[in-house]
Amino acid sequence: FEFITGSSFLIGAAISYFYGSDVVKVGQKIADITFCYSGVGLYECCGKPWIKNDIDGLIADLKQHVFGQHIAQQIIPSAIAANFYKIKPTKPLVMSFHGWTGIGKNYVVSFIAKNFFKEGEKSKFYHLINSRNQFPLEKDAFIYQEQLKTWISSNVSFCPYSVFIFDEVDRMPPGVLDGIIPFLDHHEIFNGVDYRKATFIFISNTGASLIMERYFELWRKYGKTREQMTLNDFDNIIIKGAFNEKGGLQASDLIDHSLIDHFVPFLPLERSHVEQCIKAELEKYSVNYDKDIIQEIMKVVVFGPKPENLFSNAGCKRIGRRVSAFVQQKKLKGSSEV
Ligand SMILES: Nc1ncnc2c1ncn2[C@@H]1O[C@H](COP(=O)(O)OP(=O)(O)OP(=O)(O)O)[C@@H](O)[C@H]1O
Repeated sequence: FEFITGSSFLIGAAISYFYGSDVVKVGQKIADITFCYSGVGLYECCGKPWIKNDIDGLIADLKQHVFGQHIAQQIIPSAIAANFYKIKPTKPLVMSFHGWTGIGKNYVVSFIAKNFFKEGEKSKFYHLINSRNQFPLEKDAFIYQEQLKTWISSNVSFCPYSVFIFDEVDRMPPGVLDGIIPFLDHHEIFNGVDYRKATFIFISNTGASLIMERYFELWRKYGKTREQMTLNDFDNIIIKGAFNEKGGLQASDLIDHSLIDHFVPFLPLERSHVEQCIKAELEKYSVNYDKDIIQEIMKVVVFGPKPENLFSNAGCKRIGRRVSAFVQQKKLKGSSEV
């Protein structure tokens, strides 16, 4: 691991004012450096043990907690491990997560943060950007582009292992991401900063309908089961969708220049997966449950498209709230079942 150097910290401190929440006071940074080098380990530093990249932990978490996403479970840990352990990666890791709402894209990211950083999502090297809020106006795309460049370069110079998550990229004005293309490309060092150990993840609903159409095609035409579907089955259609559908990746040079290493399809969730989500939520409350309780909660979950009604329209998104309401209701009634 490399530790923060004085010069990179100063550059970072000087220009990292763009995103208020990420501003770390200069005094704090000096303390960080002092304690990092002294090995006291009280403050988060860009090195061990703060950056842990626990790949086994990530694999175990995805297996235990994320239902119905076997493609994501296979590709994500290996992509992260490959970039992290390669002594000289040629470029930063860039992944793009695609799929319908409520099916685990952000959930998976939370496990990446948990296993990559000791501080998890609270790490100061972990940056979750909501594209809709951060880049609201199409007319300001060029300004955002410049601000994003400055901000990313200061953060990576501060910690080469920085992780950037761009949620709701489909709500970002097209062109904003083109400003960071040089950082994502094959450069050893660009303007004095080495981006090769950084990770960039773009999340969007782009391509969701195409993923579902392809799912039906693979199932009906080629007789594939869900588990037999692979990354290659979806690769081209997602790239096409991402390039053509409205949003930050639309007509983007990021795609044109093949800078996205993995387009990860998240598959729509079926009944059995929603049931697993319900069980997992009920277990959090340590309540006894049986089939009838699960079916009662399932009644409010809407499935589509017609005629098969195979997939949950909102995945597992509102299951947490539904289970909590159900448990409260049962408690109020003083039911002995719960
Ligand atoms: N595949 C899954 N396995 C287990 N739980 C899931 C899964 N998908 C979603 N959930 C549950 O639903 C919640 C919402 O999911 P998540 O935030 O990952 O949705 P998303 O795919 O990012 O959707 P959106 O595109 O709307 O942001 C999660 O916090 C988790 O509790």
